[in-house]
Amino acid sequence: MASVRDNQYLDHELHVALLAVQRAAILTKSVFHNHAKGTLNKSDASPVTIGDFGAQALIISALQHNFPDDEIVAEEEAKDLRGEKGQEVRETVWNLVSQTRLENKEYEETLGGSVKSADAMLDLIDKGDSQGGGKGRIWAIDPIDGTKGFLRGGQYAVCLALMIDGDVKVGVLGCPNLPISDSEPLTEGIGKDASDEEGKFGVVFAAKEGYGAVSCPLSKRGDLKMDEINMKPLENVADATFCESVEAGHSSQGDAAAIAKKLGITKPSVRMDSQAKYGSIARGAGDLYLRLPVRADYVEKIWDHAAGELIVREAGGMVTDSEGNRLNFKLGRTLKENKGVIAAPKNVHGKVIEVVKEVLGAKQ
Ligand SMILES: Nc1ncnc2c1ncn2[C@@H]1O[C@H](COP(=O)(O)O)[C@@H](O)[C@H]1OP(=O)(O)O
Ligand SMILES: [Mg+2]
Ligand SMILES: [Mg+2]
Ligand SMILES: [Mg+2]
Repeated sequence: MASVRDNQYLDHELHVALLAVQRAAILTKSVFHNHAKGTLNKSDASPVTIGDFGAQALIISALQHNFPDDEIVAEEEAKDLRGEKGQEVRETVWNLVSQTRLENKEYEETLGGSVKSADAMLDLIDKGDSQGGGKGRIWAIDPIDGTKGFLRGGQYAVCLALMIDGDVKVGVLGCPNLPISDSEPLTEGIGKDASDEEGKFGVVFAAKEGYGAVSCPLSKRGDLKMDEINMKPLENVADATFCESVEAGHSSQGDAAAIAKKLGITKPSVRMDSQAKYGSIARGAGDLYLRLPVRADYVEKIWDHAAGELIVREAGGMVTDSEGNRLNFKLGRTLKENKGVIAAPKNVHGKVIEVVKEVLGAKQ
């Protein structure tokens, strides 16, 4: 199979995305270790931190420099950082954004270098307000996915995907708290080799449609030493390890347990925040990702799935909603046609969906 590294189609996009995610992950890691997180509550009561704002500003700055005509759908907005009320948080975020760079100067130049001013930073954050849809080039950004995990010291991911006419073509996930090595077992918390070592920390996963998936250690320089990753072969679904959200409010853990039992799965679930779940199964550290609706009225956001979905598919897996339909990224900022997410190796995906339908159907 052609690999992500030996084809020029969308290579610049993939390269910029990998560097932009690494730079943003340096910022989030520094917030994680050195700062009060500056947590605010959004109108839907979910948290946002200085790390979310800073990472979004840096990623959009890199995209605007390289692809000024592309649209961007990003999770956060700058409203709470503007005016007198926002001054304190704005200054903290600006400090972080103006100081964070890749150690490799050439890579930093590829990203367009520093943001010019605090005001420019706010405008960059607000450039992520595209309504999305099925036409043209649109980037989806979740600057910190799993903010609750980030605050708890668990897993989180810096997520970036490029969609063209509503199809995900490039996906990158930076997971600063996952083990660097693809052969480490599935982990809920910080991996034992995830700490700084020669400027390395955690892992970045990437995929380009049709060319496979790769992983590479995150590094302060932005180096890109990539290895191909693949889902682990799974002959018997009963032998699977499955992962699910830590937050019971995000995915029904009771339904997942009932589904696992019916599939004959005896290993306990691994609970992990964020799209680190997609990356982990894509590199064979686990087998299944079950995300089962808790509330009928919750609609998943495209930035919570675009990168991970492509990475799992390119590593040989299948990703659908709980009814077995592909995720539809063409409908705007949300996945309004899909409920839940089921990711599994291709050969067992049909069996898993059968059981998901039985268990969810029996509740109605
Ligand atoms: N009720 C919900 N059901 C499913 N996902 C949710 C719900 N509320 C928030 N989320 C989103 O789940 C994602 C984290 O998933 P996980 O628990 O698997 O790490 C976050 O992006 C979070 O969005 P938000 O960014 O608004 O907090
Ligand atoms: Mg998210
Ligand atoms: Mg987020
Ligand atoms: Mg959020």
